[in-house]
Amino acid sequence: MTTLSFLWKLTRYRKGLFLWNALAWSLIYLAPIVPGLIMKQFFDMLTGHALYSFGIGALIAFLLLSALARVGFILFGFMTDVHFRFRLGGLLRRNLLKHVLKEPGARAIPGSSGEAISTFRDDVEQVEETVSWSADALGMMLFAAVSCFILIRIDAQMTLWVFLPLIIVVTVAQLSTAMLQKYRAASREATSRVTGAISEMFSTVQSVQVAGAEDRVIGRFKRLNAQRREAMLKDQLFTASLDSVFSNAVNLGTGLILLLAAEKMRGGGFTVGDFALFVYYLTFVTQFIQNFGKFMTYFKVSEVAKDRLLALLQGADPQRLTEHHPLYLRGELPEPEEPVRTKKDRLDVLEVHGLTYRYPETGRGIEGIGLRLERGSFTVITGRVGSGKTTLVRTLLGLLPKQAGEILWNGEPVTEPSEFFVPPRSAYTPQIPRLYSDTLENNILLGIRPEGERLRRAIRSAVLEEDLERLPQGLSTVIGPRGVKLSGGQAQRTAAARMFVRDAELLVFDDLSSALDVDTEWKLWERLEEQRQGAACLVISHRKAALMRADRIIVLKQGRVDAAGRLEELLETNEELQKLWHREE
Ligand SMILES: Nc1ncnc2c1ncn2[C@@H]1O[C@H](COP(=O)(O)OP(=O)(O)OP(=O)(O)O)[C@@H](O)[C@H]1O
Repeated sequence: MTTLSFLWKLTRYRKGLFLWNALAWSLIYLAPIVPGLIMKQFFDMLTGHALYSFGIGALIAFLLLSALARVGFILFGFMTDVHFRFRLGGLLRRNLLKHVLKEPGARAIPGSSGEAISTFRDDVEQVEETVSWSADALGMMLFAAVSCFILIRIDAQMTLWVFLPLIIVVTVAQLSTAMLQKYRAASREATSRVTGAISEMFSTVQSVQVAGAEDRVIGRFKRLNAQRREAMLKDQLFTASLDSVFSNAVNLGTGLILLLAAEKMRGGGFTVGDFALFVYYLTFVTQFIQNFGKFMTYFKVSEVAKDRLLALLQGADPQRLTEHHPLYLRGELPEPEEPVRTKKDRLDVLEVHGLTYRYPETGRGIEGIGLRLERGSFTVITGRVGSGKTTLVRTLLGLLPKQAGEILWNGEPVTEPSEFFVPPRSAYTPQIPRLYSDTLENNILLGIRPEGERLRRAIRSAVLEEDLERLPQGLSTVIGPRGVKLSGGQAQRTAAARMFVRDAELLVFDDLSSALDVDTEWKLWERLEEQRQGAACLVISHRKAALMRADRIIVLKQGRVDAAGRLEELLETNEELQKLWHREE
C-alpha cells in the first residue's frame, strides 16, 4: 500500500468532516489576501495613485472586518481539525487493537509491549498530523495561486523572485527526504527500545531484585538512553538544518525583491501601494514555503509511521488498518455480544493428529502429538519440566501457530484454532493468570453478564467463596495491577472462576493447582466434577489429586508422547510417570 493511498483511504473515513476542514483552512489561508489589497489601496491613496477613494474610517472598518472574519475561520478550522484528526487516530488505533486481540497470543505483537505502545501513540499521531496538514497544504496552495495571480498582474518579473525560493526549497527537501526518513526511523526505534525497557523493568521488579541485577538493569537502561540521545540528536539536527534551509532561501528572496522594488519605484512603474502589497504578501508566501516544506517532511515521515503500523499487523492484509468501522464516540456503547451456543458447539469428541510446533529460537517444542478427548472425559497431560506440556495446549488452542497436524472437533477439521477455541466451545486458564487492576467481579466476568446463579456457581467451583468473605469489599474489591493484592492461589482460582463462568464444552487447565494446597485442590476437582455437566477437561499437572482422577494420562518426554493410558497401567509400565509419581510422594 503506498503512503498516498493509505492516507487517502483514511481521509475518506470522514469525507464530510474533511471537506469542512479543507474549506475552513482554505478560507484561513486565503483571508490575508483582503487586508493586503486594503493596504495597497491605502498607500496608493496617500500617493494619489488610487483607483477608488475610500475614507480612512472605511479602510479601518474593512481591516477590522477582515480580521474578525479570519478569527472566525480559525475558530471553525480548529474545531473541524480536532474532530477530524481525533476520528482518524481513533480508527487506526481501533483497527490495530482489534487485530492484536485476534492474533494468537504468542503472535499478538512482534516486539515488546512498550514498542507497541509507542507505535499506537507516536506513529498514529504522525499519520493524523500529516492528514490534518493536507488541509493546510490545500489552503496554502490556493493562497499561492490567488496571490500569484494578483502579483503577476502587477509585475511578473518581481513575482518570479518571490516564488524562486519556493522552487529551491522544494528541490532541496525532495533530495534530502531519504536521509530524513532514515534518521526518523532510527530515532523512533531508539525511543521504542527505551519505552520497552521501562515496561520490562516495571513488570519484572521482583525478579530483578531477587537476582540482585539492579545495577546491570540500570546500566542497560543508560546505554539505551545514550543510543536514543544520539539518534534523536541526528534526527532533530537534520530537521532543524532543513528548516533553516527553507527560511534562509526565503530571506534571500526577500532581499532580492527589496532591491528590485527600489529600482522599479525610482523608475515610476511601481507604486508605493504595489510595494506594500508585495511586502505584505511576502510574509505569507514565506509562511507558505516553510509550511509546505513541513508538510512534505510530514508526508515522508508518515511513510515510516505507516511501515511501523503495518509491522504490527505481521503480514496480515494492510487494508485492515484503514477499514472503516464505527467508533461509538457518542451515546451508549454497544453491549459486548455474548457468544450464542449452537448445536455444533457441543463437544462429542476432539481428536488431534500429528500436532507439531517448534519454537524458531530454540528448535524445541512438540512433535507429532496425537490425542483423543471424549465428552465428559478428564485427561491429564504430564511430564517433566520442559517436556512440552504448555506448548501442546497452546498449539492446540491456536495460541501458537501449529506447523503440522490436524485438529478435529466432532470429526470436522478446525482450520483457525485461535478463533475456534473460545467460549462457549472452550475456555483456558494459563499457568500465570492474567489479571487486571479492576474489581474481582470484573476480572471474572470480563464483560459478560451471566444470568441467574452462574457467577455464584463458578465462584464455588473455583473454591473462592471463603476468600471472598475475607476480602474487604467481596466481589467489588479492586485487586491491583496484575492482581497483586491476591495470593498466588487466589489469583489462580480467580482465573479458574473466569473459566467456569463461561460454561464451556472443553476446559483446559495449565498447572492450575501449582499454587494450591492439597486440600483446596481436592475440593476444586470435586466441585468441578459436580458442576461440569459433560464438559471435557484437559489438565496439565503432575499432582496426584489430578492424576488419580484421570480417565487417561498422556506422558510427554522431549516434546513427544512417551506413553498414554490409565494411571495403574502407566505406573507399572512407564518409567517417566513412575519418577514423577514418586517425586510427588
Ligand atoms: N518462548 C519460547 N521460546 C523458545 N523455546 C521455548 C519457549 N517456550 C518454551 N520453550 C522450550 O520448549 C520446550 C517445551 O516447553 P514447555 O513450556 O512447553 O514445557 P512444559 O512441559 O510446559 O514445562 P513446565 O513444566 O515448566 O511448564 C522447552 O524445552 C522450552 O525450553
